[in-house]
Amino acid sequence: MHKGKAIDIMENNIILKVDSIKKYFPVKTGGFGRPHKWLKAVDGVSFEVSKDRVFAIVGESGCGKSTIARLVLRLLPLTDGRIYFKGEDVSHLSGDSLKKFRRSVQIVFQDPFASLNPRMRIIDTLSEPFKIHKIVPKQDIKDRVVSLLEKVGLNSDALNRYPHEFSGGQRQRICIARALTVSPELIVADEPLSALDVSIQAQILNLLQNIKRESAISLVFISHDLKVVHYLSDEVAVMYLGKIVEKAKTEDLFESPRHPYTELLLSSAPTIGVRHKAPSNMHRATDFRVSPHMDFVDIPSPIDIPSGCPFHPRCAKRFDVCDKVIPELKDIDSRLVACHLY
Ligand SMILES: Nc1ncnc2c1ncn2[C@@H]1O[C@H](COP(=O)(O)OP(=O)(O)OP(=O)(O)O)[C@@H](O)[C@H]1O
Repeated sequence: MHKGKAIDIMENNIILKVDSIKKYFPVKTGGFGRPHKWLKAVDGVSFEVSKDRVFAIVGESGCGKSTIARLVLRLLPLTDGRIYFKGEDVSHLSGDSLKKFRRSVQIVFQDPFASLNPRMRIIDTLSEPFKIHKIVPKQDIKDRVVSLLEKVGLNSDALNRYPHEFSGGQRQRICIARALTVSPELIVADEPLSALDVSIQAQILNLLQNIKRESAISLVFISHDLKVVHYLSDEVAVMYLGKIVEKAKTEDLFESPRHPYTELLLSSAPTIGVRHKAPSNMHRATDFRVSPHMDFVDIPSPIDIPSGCPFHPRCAKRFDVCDKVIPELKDIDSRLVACHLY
């Protein structure tokens, strides 16, 4: 670990710093002796998450959002780059240090059913982290589990039941309770609403908001639902084909998007709701999702990324340089934008 760097990070109240991370997956291209191609799922992404803040990552399907979540959690090895948590380089932790890191950073996945063991009662699922990390005396575990259930809007009736006995929203509450068992400082929520009925999404969103407020937890919130991002986050990174193309404070991004891709995303979500108030029309949330297939041009493959600016084949504002030179992420009006227009 670079000591000087660690001190900088702590002084700025930054809990997570992701520095130029890359994840390339090998793709078999044919018979013996043929070279591999690489699928560049994440290609040089950097961002910082401040303490007690919500950092959102938004973009169309396949742009690399979930891969970033898995890299941050150290569930996947990095191809390149560094990840710092509270100033410590956690990119290559193993053994006890990795175990300690995994107590501080938790993940909530998209599909609450797939992430709960169907054969374990809720009390066993929620007791397990206490036992693994030995954070609570054995005799106190049940009380702690009940208080966690209450925190997420359930109660002791849930203790002896199995995941299939709950609705999707209740299961996601249980997953959130499980993430909270170890009192994490950071939660990575990877599309936590998208498997839920739209009528339930606002409830889970409010729950996340309350937990964040009460427990001073930082959140990396991954979503393709712009309305939710607008409501919940403090800062947003817009991703396209493995790269951040714009990063800004949420209000700035929604008020005056700079990158043509951000404009396109926002124009496909024309009536963004008012902030600081739970969206009352969450049942219409699907109206605001980024369509995985915007209808004019297909998203290029991350195996064959277009030359120059990866967005140029879809960009209404492209000009001669755009298919030749990769734009760098530059500081424009207190936000970062990767576009030759600036
Ligand atoms: N283990 C893997 N092996 C090979 N390719 C992968 C692997 N995991 C992800 N990918 C590819 O990496 C790219 C980014 O995937 P990722 O799941 O991170 O995108 P995403 O933005 O989260 O999309 P979605 O919202 O659909 O989950 C995709 O092209 C995906 O097919």
